[in-house]
Amino acid sequence: MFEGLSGRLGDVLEKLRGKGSLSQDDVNEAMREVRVALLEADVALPVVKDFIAKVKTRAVGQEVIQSVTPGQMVIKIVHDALVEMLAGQVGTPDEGEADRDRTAEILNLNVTPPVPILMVGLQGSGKTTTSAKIALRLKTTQRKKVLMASLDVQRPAAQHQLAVLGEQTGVDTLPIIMGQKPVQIAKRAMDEGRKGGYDVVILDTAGRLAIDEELMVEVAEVRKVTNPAETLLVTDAMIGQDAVTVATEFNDRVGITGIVLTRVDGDARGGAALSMRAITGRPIKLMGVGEKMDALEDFQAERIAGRILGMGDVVSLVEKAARTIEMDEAEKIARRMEKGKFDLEDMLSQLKQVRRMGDIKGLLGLMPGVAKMKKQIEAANIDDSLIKRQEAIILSMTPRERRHPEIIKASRKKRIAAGSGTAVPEVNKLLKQHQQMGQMMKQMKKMGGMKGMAERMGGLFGGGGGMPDGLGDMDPKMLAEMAKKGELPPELSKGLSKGSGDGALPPGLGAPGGAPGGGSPALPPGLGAPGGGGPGRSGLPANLMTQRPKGRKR
Ligand SMILES: Nc1nc2c(ncn2[C@@H]2O[C@H](COP(=O)(O)OP(=O)(O)OP(=O)(O)O)[C@@H](O)[C@H]2O)c(=O)[nH]1
Repeated sequence: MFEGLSGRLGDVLEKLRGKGSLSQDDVNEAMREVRVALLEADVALPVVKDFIAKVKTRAVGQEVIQSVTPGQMVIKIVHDALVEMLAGQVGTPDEGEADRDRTAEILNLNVTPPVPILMVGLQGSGKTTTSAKIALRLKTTQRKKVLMASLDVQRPAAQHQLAVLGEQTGVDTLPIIMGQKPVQIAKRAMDEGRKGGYDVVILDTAGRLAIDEELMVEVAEVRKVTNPAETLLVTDAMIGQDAVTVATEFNDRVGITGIVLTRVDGDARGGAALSMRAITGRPIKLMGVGEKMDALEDFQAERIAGRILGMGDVVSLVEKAARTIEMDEAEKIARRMEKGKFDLEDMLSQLKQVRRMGDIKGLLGLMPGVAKMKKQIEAANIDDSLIKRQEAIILSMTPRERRHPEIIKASRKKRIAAGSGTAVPEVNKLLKQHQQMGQMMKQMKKMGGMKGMAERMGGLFGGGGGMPDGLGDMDPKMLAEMAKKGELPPELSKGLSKGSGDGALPPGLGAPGGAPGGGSPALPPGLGAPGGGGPGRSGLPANLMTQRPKGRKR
């Protein structure tokens, strides 16, 4: 098995603990390990060299965020640079948009129909399957009328294969006329596309086991006569070091507009993606994640970056980094709380944290080995649209209103509702929640304040403010057991085991599950405690939970 980057960097960077910023020497040493990790993941050497040089400049002098170790800091820098490089112009979905259909942004369909899409690549890379997957997606999400044509005259079975996939997906395929050359088929497909009123024509070309002259000439010719809006290079994620030659040849000889990475469901480390992206400068647009027709996803740079660095690293990293931010935020609010303050600005900042959790949810969903935690996070029912509405309500208030909610009377409520596109009852509900939160905060203060708690939580989570490895796998029952045995800090156990629901967690640090019989701790709005089954007073999220856990009464 490959060793993850964090494992590699552990020893190297351990000695840097306590340092304020990363020096040239620290970075050089760390980058030697990064280099090996990238090479092991099959990233091509020239790409590795460029990447390292870029990251080195970025890392030297970087301040090491408090409560993150230098090792984590380096991984974060490397990870961010990898994601940036992999994502390129296609980018990643905006905050809270993980589920939005981005087909129209990913594929250029802005030419006079029928829009030609040319699929190229080596034999067996997944061209035919991907053609059908794309056709199905265009049909279902974009309501496009699609025609597929196989230009593979090398293997008669290939044309038949596409026809079968067409039937399966309900997408038309060009009737097969034996003896025609690829260019003739391509022209016929475009004619048929025009006559038949098709929006898109997908041209699936023949592949060879290795690149050869004949293949390149043939594909280049097809490209010339059809002038495709997209020429997609389909490559297997397992291609390894050949990625560079394949991508270079197809890009130089034919010209590609994007890359589709297939078999991402396999266990390849995915270094090929980085090589191809770097060498061609073309974006990786889509990825195949299985043999089924719907197993096609938008390219997710984070997922591939995670694999390149070694599975699991990024999960803990992102988690730790996010928690660090949340800790800082929580401490800031805690300081205000200590002065008896919790206004709507604070609530807004909590809502933002909850939305960040939503993003983490999406990211975690992609990582193997965190299945349990994924379930817990899913069970938390983070309802993005409701949180967004609540944010909109607060954002429609004047700064004075946010600081002094008590001045918000009827006419102001009407204005706020109109400004946020909501209704007065919703504004009322939010104000009530804010009040309840304030009360809960006061209770927490009695328990030693959030700052103290945040520190204790930091201790619990491995001293650095992050979750210790493995805690993500811990299920709510286990946490409850620990609470019973007194293995949790007193405040936390109290929140987990008592029925009163005293609220034990600082805002933004909602534990994934409350114990059976326990009340809902002070989770931020929108984050219900999925495991909590008891009659304890639910904090606030009642109206935000999209589904109530079984057996829980309103
Ligand atoms: N697991 C997995 N299998 C895939 C994926 N994409 C394609 N396949 C499988 O890979 C095999 C080859 O795919 P094809 O689509 O026939 O490949 P091709 O590039 O068209 O091959 P030629 O027509 O011979 O050039 C098929 O068994 C597909 O089901 C993927 O994303 N994941």
